[in-house]
Amino acid sequence: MSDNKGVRRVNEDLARERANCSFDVREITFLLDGGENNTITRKKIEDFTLTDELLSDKVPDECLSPKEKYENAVRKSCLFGKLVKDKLLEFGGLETFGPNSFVLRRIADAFFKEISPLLLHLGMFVPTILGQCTAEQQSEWLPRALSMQVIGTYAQTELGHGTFIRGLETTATYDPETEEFVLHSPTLSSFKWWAGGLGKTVNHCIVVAQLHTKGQCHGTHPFIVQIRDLETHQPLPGIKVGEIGPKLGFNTADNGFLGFDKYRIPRMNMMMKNAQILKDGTYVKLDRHGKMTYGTMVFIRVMVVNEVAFNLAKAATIAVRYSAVRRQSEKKPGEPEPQILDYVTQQHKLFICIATAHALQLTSDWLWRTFSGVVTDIKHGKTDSLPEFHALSSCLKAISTSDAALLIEQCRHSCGGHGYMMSSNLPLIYSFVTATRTYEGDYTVLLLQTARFLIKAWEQAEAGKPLTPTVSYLTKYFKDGRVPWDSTSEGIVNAAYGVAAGKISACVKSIRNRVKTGLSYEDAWDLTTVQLVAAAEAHCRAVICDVYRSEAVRLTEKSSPNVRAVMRQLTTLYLHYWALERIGDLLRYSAVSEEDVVALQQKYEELLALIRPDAVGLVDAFDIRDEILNSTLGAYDGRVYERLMEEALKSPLNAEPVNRSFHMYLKPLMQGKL
Ligand SMILES: CCCCCCCCCC/C=C\CCCCC/C=C/C(=O)SCCNC(=O)CCNC(=O)[C@H](O)C(C)(C)COP(=O)(O)OP(=O)(O)OC[C@H]1O[C@@H](n2cnc3c(N)ncnc32)[C@H](O)[C@@H]1OP(=O)(O)O
Ligand SMILES: Cc1cc2nc3c(=O)[nH]c(=O)nc-3n(C[C@H](O)[C@H](O)[C@H](O)COP(=O)(O)OP(=O)(O)OC[C@H]3O[C@@H](n4cnc5c(N)ncnc54)[C@H](O)[C@@H]3O)c2cc1C
Repeated sequence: MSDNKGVRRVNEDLARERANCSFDVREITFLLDGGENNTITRKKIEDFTLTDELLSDKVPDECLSPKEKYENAVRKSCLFGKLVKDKLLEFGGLETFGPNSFVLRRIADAFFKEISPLLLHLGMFVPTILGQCTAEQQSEWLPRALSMQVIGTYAQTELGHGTFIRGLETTATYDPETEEFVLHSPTLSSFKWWAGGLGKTVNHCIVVAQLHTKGQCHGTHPFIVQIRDLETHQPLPGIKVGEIGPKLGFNTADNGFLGFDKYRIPRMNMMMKNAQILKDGTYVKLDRHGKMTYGTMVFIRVMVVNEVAFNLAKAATIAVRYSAVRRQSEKKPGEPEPQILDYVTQQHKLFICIATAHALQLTSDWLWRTFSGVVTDIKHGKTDSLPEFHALSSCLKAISTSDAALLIEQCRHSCGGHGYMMSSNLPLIYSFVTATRTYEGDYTVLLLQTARFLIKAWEQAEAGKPLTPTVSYLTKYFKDGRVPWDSTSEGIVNAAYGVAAGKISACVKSIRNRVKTGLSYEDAWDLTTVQLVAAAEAHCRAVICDVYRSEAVRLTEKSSPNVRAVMRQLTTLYLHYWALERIGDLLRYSAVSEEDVVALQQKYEELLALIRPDAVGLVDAFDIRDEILNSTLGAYDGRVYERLMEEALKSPLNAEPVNRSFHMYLKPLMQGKL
């Protein structure tokens, strides 16, 4: 399915793999895209966006200096931004920030090997305007933001605080005399730090600050703040802004710092959907739930699950195609060198990546639908579903990002030395995804948010009160005792819920025992956090296993038998993989026996063998174009060695036969003249 412009010879091994694939690749592509029509739309958008003229880079990005890299990223962002502005909105208007934003995001990878300096503009500035502004404010800011007249970012984190939002120090003090807010950074640690695009690119940003009025602090609220002149781009008086320096990844995102010296903004620049300041300084709270200003973070956590699923699909595509092309060692003396994909250990490294990409993609689609329901509820003034959704999106964000980062690194390992080349694109995919584990809520911190909800749910179950859907299993597993073992897929999912319930129960006991010794609840909680994180992880794994299994069954109801078979093999592989990974938990909380464990392992190895002939077809079905994959190892035609050499020759060090350092340093050293 991938586009192979200028039809070139396809590597023979890859061609054979494709010929032997048991199913129609397009059928799985349609499933993953959510239907044939979505695939057609996506391909149309990709066809008119991904033109050579827009994408060509004479020198590989990684060979540029930091400044040149940034400038190139801005150039491409403007081309990309213009495309979005002029054409792509035709494909769905504001809906572009719903499902179609995934297509936009996918295409963006062809423009930026790293990150667009405008990512935060589309990814957080615009969504925060949509989520936090009144209708009147939206009509002022949205058209300007969508037409890129104002370019913005989201500046919440400070040098001193990221996780603990209530600890932010930037102040916004209302002055009724002038009807303005005075923004101030009272300490070094109060400087905003990290916002993408802030360093050099944006002229506006959303600033989260402690709101003070009439001598009282009302906690953190978002404000829209102009920081640079629209004509000269100079920082405005009272603003200190700059870039934070090189990072593990995200190096074209010009993450920035920002400080305010009694900087004034109009009253109406407070985003007033959830709270208002009247002209006389009276504070009016409209948010009955209390955490509605955290809405953008929840939205991004939902988006991130899809984001990492896609990035894992990219890494799996690269590693599986490469493993079909690469031949190494010998299985039996004198035999030809096998494709490395024929090593069972290689299959063990890679097939779980394909299955996890499916699991996360289907879970992300389900999460998006659940989120849409919550948003509709909120529009009708109902916030009851928010605590459960916060708990769900927090743990799914934590586990999906962590799993994806580990598995992407595994894909890199599976490509040996060549996986270490920047031109393989695996290092950049990893550096991007590993950041997702931290930003928008650190892994541990978010799992502890879920744990809070789980402990409360347990207490509700104890009290015989009804439970919300994602924790309703607690009623079933409430009583002590081991969960019966059954090695069917449904049985493994039930056992996963049983493990989660067992772990939550153990946490409740630990906390209560500690409280009985005289500790405060907070101290007892703190001492139990290692178990609480493990319990939240177990809960989340059970949810992913459940959703993946049931969604895969639902989606393939009308599929051809071969597609249904391979999809079932993948879900079963995923469930067996996690049962084996968490075998200690199963031995503790379920009735699994030693013979069952042997059977699980045997079945897992059988599944590797069954999936092997379809592995290339399965990654082809992700249908990720070469321009988006950006990889010497993973291109559709499998011309791995040719591409590695072509890219090597582009290195600036190869532009001249002898580098001047020879005459300056090496020769004097060789001649004892240094
Ligand atoms: C170019 C192409 C464009 C294509 C289009 C766009 C595509 C977009 C794709 C996007 C993908 C990637 C891009 C992303 C780039 C992002 C870069 C990064 C940005 C950032 O990182 S922004 C900063 C994010 N910061 C955080 O996430 C901080 C984490 N901390 C917190 O969330 C909170 O402080 C906390 C939850 C840890 C604690 O909060 P606190 O106020 O102290 O509360 P508690 O006392 O702990 O709890 C009180 C009760 O409130 C409940 N609660 C907390 N949060 C929420 C919430 N969000 N919703 C509902 N309820 C919440 C909590 O559970 C407690 O309840 P309880 O008392 O237990 O009942
Ligand atoms: C690439 C990147 C881009 C970013 N972009 C933006 C942006 O555009 N805008 C923005 O506002 N921010 C941005 N951030 C900041 C990001 O949101 C924060 O870094 C993140 O929320 C984590 O907060 P922190 O850095 O304060 O970590 P800390 O909270 O200091 O975490 C350090 C360690 O302490 C632990 N810890 C902290 N609190 C607790 C607790 N209560 N219980 C147990 N353990 C705890 C954590 O688990 C972690 O191990 C970005 C970050 C990165 C890496």
